[in-house]
Formats: sequence, structure tokens, C-alpha cells
Amino acid sequence: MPAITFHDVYQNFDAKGGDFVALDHVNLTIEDGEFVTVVGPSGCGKSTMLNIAAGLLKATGGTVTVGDETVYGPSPERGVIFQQYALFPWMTVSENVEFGLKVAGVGKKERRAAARRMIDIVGLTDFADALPKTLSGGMKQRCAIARAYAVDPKVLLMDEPFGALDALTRVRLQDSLLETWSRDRRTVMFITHDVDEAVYLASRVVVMAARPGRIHQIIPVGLPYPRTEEMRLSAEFAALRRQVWNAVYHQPSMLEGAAS
Ligand SMILES: Nc1ncnc2c1ncn2[C@@H]1O[C@H](COP(=O)(O)OP(=O)(O)OP(=O)(O)O)[C@@H](O)[C@H]1O
Repeated sequence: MPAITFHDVYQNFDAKGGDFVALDHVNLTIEDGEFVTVVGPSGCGKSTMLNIAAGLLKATGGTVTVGDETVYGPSPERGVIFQQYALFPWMTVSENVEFGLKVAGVGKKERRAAARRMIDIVGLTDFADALPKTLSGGMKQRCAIARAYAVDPKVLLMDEPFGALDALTRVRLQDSLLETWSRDRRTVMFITHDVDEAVYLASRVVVMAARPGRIHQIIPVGLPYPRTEEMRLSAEFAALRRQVWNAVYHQPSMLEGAAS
């Protein structure tokens, strides 16, 4: 069964000049265990798609299903990670990671053990008792990843999670995320502006177009997992990168816009 399906999702917003179509009948199926990245020009509706899948925004039309359930609102079955880490500043790393489990009514001992496991996996063992303000951006995002995984969601929805990080930290976190993902290959939908990141992480790259927001192309990434630095520097990677780059930056509607 597919993990996430967008069925004819349509979204408009009130805008100055009248209705604005943010998503124009989007259909997309993400299979169980896939790592799908979504790229596209600013304003093409990437975050809108993710917010609808997360249940944070109700679509004007169409539906999203996760597994066999239609999305009507937020659920612990869908872990969401944003660019801004959204950690509770007064809680330690461990308490932040435990939070979702606490809300779900999991007992103290069990949630502490689950949190500890995830904290170890993301490499924050020595910082379990630290407050977020003492962590670097990359460490905060590791903590957010551990927190999302700890509640054992069916799927993970990530909106530019590494967007605020420097290039080196970003590359490290990509590897750290893939390592976490490879343990059980939980379905991920990951939004990014970065073409390299989109190719490096994904089994398929969804390229969107703007005005109206829609799916422009879906590009399969034939590289095997685990991904390596050598792959990142390979000719095959360069060719994929070029393909995605052209799909993002040389869309027919952009060329028309440039000519007028
Ligand atoms: N609540 C809202 N009310 C009105 N317009 C909105 C609202 N949310 C989003 N939009 C508009 O819908 C379009 C899609 O927004 P969205 O944030 O999904 O794009 P995006 O592809 O994620 O952009 P970016 O890459 O810049 O983050 C944009 O033009 C945005 O201005």
C-alpha cells in the first residue's frame, strides 16, 4: 500500500487580485519506504503540500491519504520537522525527545529508554541533559529528528529541515538522516531548495512548477543506498543534478516570463 497519496489536491487562497491557485490538482503517490524530495521555484506550493499532508491545512479540494487513512488533522502518525527547530527551550534534549511519548501516555521508564535510543542514533548522547540554547543549529536539528522518530510515526514530513545550516553541517546531517532512515526505511517526504540535497537523499525527486503550483516532473534517482561521498562526486550524480537543475530552473513558464 502507498504510504502517502495526494488525490487531486487543489488549494486556493484569497489574494489581492482575487483567488490565487497555490496547488492545481496535484496527484502524487509516495510508496512505502520511499525517500522522496520535492524541489521547485519559490512559491510553487511545496510547503502548502506538506502542510496539507501534515493535517495543518485543510485543502480546498481533494484529499491526502497516509496508509489507508484520510488526513483530517495532525496526528502522531505523521512526524513533522520544520526549518525552525521548534524545540521547547525550557526542556533538555532528552525531555524534548520524550515529549511526544509523554503526550501519548507512554510511561516514564519506557519513554526515557526510547528517547535515549534515538538520542544515541542521532549522535547527541553527550548532550541528553543540555538545554537547546547550548546546542548548535545542527545539533538542534538532530534533536528535532530524534523527537520526530521517537513517537514511531508512519511517515516523516520535512520542510527544509537543513535550510538554516551551513554547507558542511548540512552535508553531515544529510548522512546522519540517511543513516537513521536506513534502519527501517520509513517513508519520508522532504522539501528542499537545494538541488544537490534533493538528488543525494532521494529515491525520486519531485520537481514542481509555479503559478499555478503543480507537479512538473518526477525524476527517479537510480543511485543505490547507502549513498556515499564518492557517489556525490560521480559523473552519474552530476548528470542527475543537471537533469533536476534544468527541470527546476528552465521550466517553459519561466522562459516565457523571461521573454516578456
Ligand atoms: N495562508 C496563505 N494565504 C495566502 N497565500 C498563501 C498562504 N500560504 C501560502 N500562500 C501562497 O501560496 C503560494 C505557495 O506557498 P508555499 O509556501 O507553499 O510555497 P513554497 O513552494 O513552499 O515556497 P518557498 O520555496 O518560497 O518556501 C505562495 O505564493 C504563497 O504566497
